Amino acid sequence: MAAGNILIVDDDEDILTAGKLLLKRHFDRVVTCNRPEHIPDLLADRTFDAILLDMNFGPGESTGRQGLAWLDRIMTIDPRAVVVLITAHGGVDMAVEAMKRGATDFITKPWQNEKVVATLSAGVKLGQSRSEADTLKKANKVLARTPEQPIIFDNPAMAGVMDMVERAAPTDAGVLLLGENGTGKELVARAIHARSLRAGSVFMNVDLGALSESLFESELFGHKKGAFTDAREDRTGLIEAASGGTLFLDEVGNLAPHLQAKLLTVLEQRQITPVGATRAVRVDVRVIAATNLPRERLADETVFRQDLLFRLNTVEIDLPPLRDRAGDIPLLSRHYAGFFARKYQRPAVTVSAAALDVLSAYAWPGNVRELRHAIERAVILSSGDVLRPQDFALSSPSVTPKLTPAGAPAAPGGDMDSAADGTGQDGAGLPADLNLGRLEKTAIATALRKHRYNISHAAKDLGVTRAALYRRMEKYGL
Ligand SMILES: Nc1ncnc2c1ncn2[C@@H]1O[C@H](COP(=O)(O)OP(=O)(O)OP(=O)(O)O)[C@@H](O)[C@H]1O
Repeated sequence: MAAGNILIVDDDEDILTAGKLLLKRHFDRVVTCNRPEHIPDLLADRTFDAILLDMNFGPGESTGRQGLAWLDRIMTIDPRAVVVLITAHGGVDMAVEAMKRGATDFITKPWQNEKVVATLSAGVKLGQSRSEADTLKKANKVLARTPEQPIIFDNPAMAGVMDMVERAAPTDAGVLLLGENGTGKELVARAIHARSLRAGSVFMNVDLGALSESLFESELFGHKKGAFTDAREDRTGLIEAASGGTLFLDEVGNLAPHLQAKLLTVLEQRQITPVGATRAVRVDVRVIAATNLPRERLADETVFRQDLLFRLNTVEIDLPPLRDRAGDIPLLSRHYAGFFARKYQRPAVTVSAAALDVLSAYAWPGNVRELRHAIERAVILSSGDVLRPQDFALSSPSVTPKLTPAGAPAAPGGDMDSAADGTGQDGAGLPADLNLGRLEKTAIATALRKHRYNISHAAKDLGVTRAALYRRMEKYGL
């Protein structure tokens, strides 16, 4: 029996009964409908692999016009639909017209059983390949085509990390990446994908920390048109779009407990049901998850479901914070000085030994991301071809920035113009500089330092999503 979901639409009950008896022996599921007005509802409920549609409805009708009109309606609802028309009055002209309007094939009554089965089998295959192509197209749209970035390291713990990456990559095992913000978890996840058997397929990055609870299901599982007020068309979910490739679940530790349960069900059953759909869709994804939660917090059942943890962490890789691998700082600094010099079309830029000492002594609460930003800023602002200590405005990361009485943060690290009295405030305790752009930059820089570059916490404090914070950090070069 072939996998396939067939709909037969005809007002002749005898045809429906005969068709159902015949096709049931060949396909998974056969649904019959004697009133074409029900077609839109049936299509809203489920997807059919092929539709067998009569051309004439009602006594005495033989023009075929009704069939063509219903064909148009079906193609508007689902342009991928496979429609095979049936008519007792089939002429070549009608067949040509129907094919022009999107019909896949044409059979005449009285039909020959073998011909109906063969035509529908070919139709089902066509429908399935159209649907795969569509999933792929959607997946490719969300796929950010970024070339692989080098992972710079010298530290033995990082060498251990890379060894695990090489070993785990070619297997389909779930990988859990642990580490503070900015330690390189996403970079490592991409490296695993690039070395895996799925390298030619999509790497889908899903930031669970940026997904609101209300969007969780529709974003991850997709939805059918009409499932809720804003669902104006069918939408493929991120998990389905990742099928065949790697699904990177970032900030998995931030998921609320009931959403953890939903994620677990998907990972166990390897299928998702889009919101408003009646049929589950099988998905084939390799899951790599990441979190900045420390191991002890993850082991706490009240914070994270242990059954979900065991699904995710077949291989667990711990990325050390940059302060524990200070030996990597000179390498990373030189790498990024060269990278940004090229990006900003500057002659070769080197980092002086004194600057490397200062950079190596700093604690880098935002880890490699913060170091990368510091180098970028220094390359942009310095005029010479050697970066010196004064090109880096590093404050002690243990100092929590003071807030002004008005709630506006004081300028951090000397990278902002401050008012003449050095406090950044006027006599009335109000910030002297009211430029909105600069205030926003200052607030973001302050929040990042206050939360030691924990993006989720800083975003929460600032009242914006993680994605919005990343955009602004990019904008202000923070
Ligand atoms: N070893 C490394 N070599 C080169 N660049 C690195 C390295 N580690 C991290 N980076 C760079 O640092 C930045 C932050 O890395 P990444 O986004 O992978 O961190 P993360 O741990 O996923 O952060 P978050 O938890 O905030 O999502 C990126 O620009 C990345 O390219």
